[in-house]
Amino acid sequence: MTQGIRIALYQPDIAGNTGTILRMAACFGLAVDIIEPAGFDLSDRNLRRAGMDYLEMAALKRHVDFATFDAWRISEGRRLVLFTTKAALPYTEFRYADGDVILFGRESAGVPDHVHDRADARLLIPMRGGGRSLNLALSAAIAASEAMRQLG
Ligand SMILES: C[S@@+](CC[C@H](N)C(=O)[O-])C[C@H]1O[C@@H](n2cnc3c(N)ncnc32)[C@H](O)[C@@H]1O
Repeated sequence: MTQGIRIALYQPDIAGNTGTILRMAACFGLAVDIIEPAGFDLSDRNLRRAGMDYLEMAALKRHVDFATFDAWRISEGRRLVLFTTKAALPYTEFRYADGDVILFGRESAGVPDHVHDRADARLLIPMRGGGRSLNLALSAAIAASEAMRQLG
């Protein structure tokens, strides 16, 4: 039986990004983990605008904090794959596996060091044009596409 890959968001603070990711995840059949506290609540107007009726289709699990999320993830036997601008390994050179949880940092600050240290892998989306980082929802779409391409 397959577990499926999941998208996890660490303390997201822009509702529209989370709505966009929930819509994508619903369309692709992926589950989403939100690690609280988020900077908005699920009734947020911008979340609803970006997620539309796809929010009702989304397989969403909320975790009260990172420690709770991490304990749950380990109990499920899932690897933690962090996307971060601080990584060296390009995301296309990593072998994704069924059950992987693909984690993204918050828009304002990424993830703290203790979360970075918990990851089984840390991956970079190379940006040859420069710039500090990509938008969170775009990063999640790029990552999900590659993981799904590999896993079929
Ligand atoms: C807007 S970025 C966060 C920027 C934040 N100032 C930082 O230093 O991490 C939000 C999240 O998108 C993902 N991300 C954005 N650009 C990325 C890249 N080039 N490679 C890997 N992950 C990226 C990371 O998960 C990041 O934490």
